[in-house]
Amino acid sequence: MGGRKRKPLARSGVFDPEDAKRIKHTRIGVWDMYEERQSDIRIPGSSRLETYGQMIQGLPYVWRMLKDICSIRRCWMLMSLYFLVEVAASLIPAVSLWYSGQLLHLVETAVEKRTVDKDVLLQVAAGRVACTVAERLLQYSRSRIALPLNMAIKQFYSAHIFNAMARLDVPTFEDPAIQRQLESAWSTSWKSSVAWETIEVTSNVIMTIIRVLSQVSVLIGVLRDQQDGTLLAVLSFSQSLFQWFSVRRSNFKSMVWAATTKNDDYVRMQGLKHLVDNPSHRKEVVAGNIGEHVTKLYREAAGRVGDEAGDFPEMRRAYVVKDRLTFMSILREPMRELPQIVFTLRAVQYPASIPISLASLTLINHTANSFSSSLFHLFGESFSLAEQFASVRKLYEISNIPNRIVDGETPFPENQQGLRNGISVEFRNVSFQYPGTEKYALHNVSFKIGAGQLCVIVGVNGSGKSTILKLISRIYDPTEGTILIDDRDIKTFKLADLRRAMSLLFQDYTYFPLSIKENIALGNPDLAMDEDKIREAARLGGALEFVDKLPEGFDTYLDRPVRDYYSSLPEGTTTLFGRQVDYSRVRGVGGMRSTDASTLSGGQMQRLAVSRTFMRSLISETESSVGLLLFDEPSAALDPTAEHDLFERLRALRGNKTMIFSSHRFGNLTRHADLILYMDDSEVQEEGTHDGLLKKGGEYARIWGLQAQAFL
Ligand SMILES: Nc1ncnc2c1ncn2[C@@H]1O[C@H](COP(=O)(O)OP(=O)(O)OP(=O)(O)O)[C@@H](O)[C@H]1O
Repeated sequence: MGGRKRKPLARSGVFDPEDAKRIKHTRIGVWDMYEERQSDIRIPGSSRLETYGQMIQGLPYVWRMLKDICSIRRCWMLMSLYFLVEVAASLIPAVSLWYSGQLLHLVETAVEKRTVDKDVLLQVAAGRVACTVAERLLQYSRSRIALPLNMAIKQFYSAHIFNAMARLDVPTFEDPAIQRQLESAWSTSWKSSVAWETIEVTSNVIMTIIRVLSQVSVLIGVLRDQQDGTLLAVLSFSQSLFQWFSVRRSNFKSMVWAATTKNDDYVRMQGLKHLVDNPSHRKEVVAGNIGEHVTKLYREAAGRVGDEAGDFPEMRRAYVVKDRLTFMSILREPMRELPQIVFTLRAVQYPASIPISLASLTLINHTANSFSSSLFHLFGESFSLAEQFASVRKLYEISNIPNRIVDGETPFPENQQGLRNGISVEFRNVSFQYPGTEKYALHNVSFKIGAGQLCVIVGVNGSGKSTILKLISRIYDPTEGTILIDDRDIKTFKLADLRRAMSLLFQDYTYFPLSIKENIALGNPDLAMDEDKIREAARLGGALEFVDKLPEGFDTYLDRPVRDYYSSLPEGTTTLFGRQVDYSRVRGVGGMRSTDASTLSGGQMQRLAVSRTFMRSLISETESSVGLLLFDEPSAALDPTAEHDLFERLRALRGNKTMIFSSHRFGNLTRHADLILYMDDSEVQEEGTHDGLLKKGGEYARIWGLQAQAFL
């Protein structure tokens, strides 16, 4: 069948494998497959209705897409050319059919008059040849136009999707439904372009209709006066309809399915395979001397599973092939022969008409074949068309996804100078649950940090320290209660202003897949081009020394996002294009990495993250537009000297700005703190200064005692 592979149409509702009425269960090897039964629960024609519904819903978006594409000058010209070529190409079969009709006419005259008009014969022959040449030329032009058009459209939409994704906040981005929506718009468009595919499919449908209509009208014209013409036409077309019907039935089975395996041995076998083929486990495998033991485990598991241990796609393919023999498919081939059989019987009846009927039969068969393939095409494409239209809708809808964190209207701060004296932060009865969880990460928390104060939040793992910092920066909003910034509800301020005025170093900081220079520079996009500032930030963060020692220095990519490709390199090749060849990806075409993130130590990575923070806020007190500095365990991976130096530099550069640390360690920092919040079980259990809390003799004092003792 022509056309593209069908993608499932997204439907509402839920898929419940336990629902035996709607779901069919099949065992395939070690797998349990659950398929949605289609025929018995569907109103006849409903899927078609759904398809048309989807198409109509998508139409305004497709129109917008066409307008967007045509607004790119180059695309407009290429598109017009593309459609011209397509229309010309779809008319060729009809023209060639017309020539065949002329040929038939010649034969007819020849039979009657026993002479052939040579000029007409030559003309017809030349016409037929011209048709095939034109077909080839048009095919070539189509591919030449399609490539640049596709690339231009893809480029345009990749920027559109990029922007749609870049603007989303954390709770929105983490929502599984949004993830799914993004993925369906993003993944397909990354590989090929939704917009381009839509143009292709739409034009395919239009062209198929033009092709069928033009061919049928030529055929009617040619066969109008032929004896048996109608009978042969009906037979040929009905067999192609039959074919279409039988294949359609077997091909379009349920697209809604899920599969799982409950075979523990099979699962263990896969785990063991990863254990031995993944380089990251090798150290442990060797040091633990477990090679022989895991081989034994693997053999035992494999023995129990037997030959059924195929992965799902492989087993399913085998299953689908087994299932293909249907009654319709057996009848399909004999049906093909039907016109010939009828024709032979007619020839026996009327021997005088043989040459004419023979020619008409060929003509009709030819058209019927092309008609039947067009029909297949049209059917497949009309489904694709609905899917494509739905994809275009999704493509545009992602730029309208509302963010969960609602923007405020008041500019912040009222005066830029005020920022230098810090920002005050107050929590009033704040409770918070992470989306989709029942447990409170913070429960009824209240405290006030004055402008310019240094606050340290301490407490055990999971007590809610990081969550406080995330709420202050409005990564999330509280479930209950209010947060005040400079005595006003945080929600009233413009988000962009608020985030510009704060700097947050996360505990689980990540590396952008960009160069070290950009990793630091993105701390402050306004200074991104200032190399001196970047070096200074790296120095303050304690990263300058080791970055300078890297072969590519600040231009080093920690994890190069684009791989180089190679194939069958001679064994002695260890470096290529100045980079190490990564033989861990030996299958097929391989990739190469440059300095990998894993070649830096945890402490070095943390120094880079701290450098980004310095870039953002602490390069110089006067230039900074930040009034609140939030640090979540900034020194967890640093050695004691580095930690000491870091805190010294932070304290020296912060001036009067408010600074909030979350930390496990009681020491350097807590002693200087204006306010210590001791957290336990999602609540602030104790608050005060170091001396005050020691005097109180509560949990803080007890843990301080424990840590101090360790050094005695
Ligand atoms: N993204 C999340 N989704 C769901 N629950 C979360 C998420 N992040 C944290 N939690 C939960 O919220 C609670 C508080 O976590 P939080 O990270 O604030 O603790 P913490 O005091 O900073 O811990 P640590 O000292 O280990 O960094 C924990 O129970 C944690 O499991």
